[in-house]
Amino acid sequence: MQNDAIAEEQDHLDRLHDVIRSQSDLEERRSELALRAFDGDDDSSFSERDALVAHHRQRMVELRSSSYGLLFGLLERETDERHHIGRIGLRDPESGDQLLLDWRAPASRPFYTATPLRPEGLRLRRRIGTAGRRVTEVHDEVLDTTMLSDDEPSGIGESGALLAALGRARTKHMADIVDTIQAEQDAIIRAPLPGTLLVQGGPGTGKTAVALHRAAYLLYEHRERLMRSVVLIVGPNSTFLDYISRVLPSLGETAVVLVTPATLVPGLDAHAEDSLEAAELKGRLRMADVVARAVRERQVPLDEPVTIRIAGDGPLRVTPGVLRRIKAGIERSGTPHNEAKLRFDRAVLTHLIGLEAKRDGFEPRTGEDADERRQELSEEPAVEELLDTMWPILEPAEIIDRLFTDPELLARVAPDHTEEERRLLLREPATGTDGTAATDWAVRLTPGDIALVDEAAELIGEDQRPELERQRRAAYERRHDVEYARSVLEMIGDISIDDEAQDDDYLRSAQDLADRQTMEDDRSPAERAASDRTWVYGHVIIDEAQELTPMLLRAVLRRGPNRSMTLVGDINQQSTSATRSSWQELLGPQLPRWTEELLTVNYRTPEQIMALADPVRLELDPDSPAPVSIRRGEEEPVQLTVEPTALAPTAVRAAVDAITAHAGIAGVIAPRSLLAEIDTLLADAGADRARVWTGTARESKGLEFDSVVLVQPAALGGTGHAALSLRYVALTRATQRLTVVDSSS
Ligand SMILES: Nc1ncnc2c1ncn2[C@@H]1O[C@H](COP(=O)(O)OP(=O)(O)OP(=O)(O)O)[C@@H](O)[C@H]1O
Repeated sequence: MQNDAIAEEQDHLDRLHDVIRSQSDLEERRSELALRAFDGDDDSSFSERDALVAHHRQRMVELRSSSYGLLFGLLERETDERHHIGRIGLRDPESGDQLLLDWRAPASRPFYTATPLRPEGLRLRRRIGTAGRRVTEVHDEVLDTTMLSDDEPSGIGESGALLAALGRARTKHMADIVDTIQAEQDAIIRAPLPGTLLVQGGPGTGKTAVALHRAAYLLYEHRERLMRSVVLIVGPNSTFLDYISRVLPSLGETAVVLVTPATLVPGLDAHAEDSLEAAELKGRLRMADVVARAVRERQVPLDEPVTIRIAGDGPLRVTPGVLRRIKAGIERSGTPHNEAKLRFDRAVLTHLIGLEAKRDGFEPRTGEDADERRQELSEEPAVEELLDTMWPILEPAEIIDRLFTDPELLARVAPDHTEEERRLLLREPATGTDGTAATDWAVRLTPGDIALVDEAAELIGEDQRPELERQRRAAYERRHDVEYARSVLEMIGDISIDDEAQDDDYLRSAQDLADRQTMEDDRSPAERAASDRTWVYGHVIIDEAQELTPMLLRAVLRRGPNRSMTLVGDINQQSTSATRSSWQELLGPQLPRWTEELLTVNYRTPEQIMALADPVRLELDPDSPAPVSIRRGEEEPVQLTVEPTALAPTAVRAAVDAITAHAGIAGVIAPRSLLAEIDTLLADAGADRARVWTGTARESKGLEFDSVVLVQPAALGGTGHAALSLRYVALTRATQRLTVVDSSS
């Protein structure tokens, strides 16, 4: 019977792979054809072409990346219909019959949610296990209510497929869970797009998995909209992004931008580190005022009148009052600093024209005459210097760097901070190798600076002059081209260019051409979004949301003004030094409304290891619900106490033993001060570094390992609540076994 079912599913899987192969070749050809079809004189727009090419390419990627674990389920409905469920949807190219239902389609939902008590129209649910292209097992569940009593277990929570998935050895990349999504997770994944959803869950409850599958689901369900507007995913650090990076393509999605707090602003990647205290101070909302003052400080820094001399003419005296009035006018208009540069310059130049007129006893110039004079004056070195000092073009990251390297500036713009706070915020200006001050502020930026850079960028805006200059040139060249075309056509004499309409047509097509060139941006929406700080995303997902500082939340909210967001996190795993003990305290001041969902089952950590972590949870928050481990491990945690000098050698031995005796990967989580020694000893022992990860508790956030070696749990960093929380994180990273190595003193 089982063998018949396996053979039957094998036939189906073979058929699916044939279809995938031919379909993906077809999509590739279609995308090439679409590219070529619009190459010629076709008047369809480029954006139409881009959309078509992107559509075919996306489908091709989807088809090619779905072949692993393509088929995993079958639903037999009471209506006698049978539907296979898999990673993507597929139809028979000839008959049009549905061969495979996408796991995200509404019709697939009962696969995850039907129970014997609520069978949702199902008669049978079959789980299909595969290895590569081979069907290895099938498991049928009969969902016929008439055959079951009331106390029959409901749900599919503890099915063999789930336990097999959880017991599998881990790799350095997270795997998707499309075949074993649980009902409580499914409800979150398929929640509606609008509004803010907050998912609280203890360690290992699948928050990250759910967040990523939700991204894939939303892109499926709202494809049109989100393929254009893109989904933003914010993760805690680059190791984490690397860990999850393969989940999305394997789900077939590419319209996603992944960032960390360090890379939120396009073009920047902050590598320097802040102390916990400095990070906390930088994260507070009052920094927004400090940044605003730091920007305003650069506008009209003038206390005394300034005298300008232009060769050959008498002096002109510009007073601070006049410049401040111009500044006040700009402030009232709300125009960002760099964008207001042209306006400021023009107002000052007009004032200078007035001063000249007064000095020379003439009427002030007006109209084109004034334009010409403004242009001349702006090229005078003395005037240029005045304009550049009074209203310099600003660079957001440079403003923030100066803020933390210039004590006097910081004292002026952060008067409400205490002296101690300012001391914590300041950093040494880095020096170059030759002892001179390094001018490259980029190397000094910390992740905590980036939200402040974003704040500054918002106030500063773009320097519009290069774009205006480009447009001016383009308009000139176009006029020149039209003139040239006109003279050529007149010379040939076979077209009457006196005909106004034709001239208009020519101009219109020249205009079209220019417009087309600007539209000829063949980057995908995700690539465009990734390079545009002001991009408005269709949906924003934040993982480890408990780590958001208020300033970071403010920067992220700018990217999702429609508040279509999913935040996942665990308030007990918050390791910032400013503990905000509830989501309300953390989000409330900036985000007034959200719907909260709770995840309760720990899919990662075996019961015995959770028992070791539980006292830490109780210390963190006795009222927080304990996540329930779904399984018991085969091994009890091991606790070793050694001399301080033996910490690193003992940890290395435990890690090497773990990867020798067991499949999968080991993680050594240790205080930063021990990591160099541990890495050296691992190298000496010839350990396979692809299978041993080392790092601090903070760096281990969101990651998991088959075996964890935890060194000195009381010294993992931070103080008070943050230290406890880091210990809780570290204790809950293992999927199979845990060794704790502590020192006797
Ligand atoms: N339904 C499921 N089927 C199979 N595996 C699952 C399921 N749900 C979660 N897992 C697995 O459990 C592990 C933990 O999931 P995940 O990392 O998403 O949890 P988390 O809540 O983000 O954890 P933490 O907050 O501790 O970092 C992962 O290996 C994930 O693949």
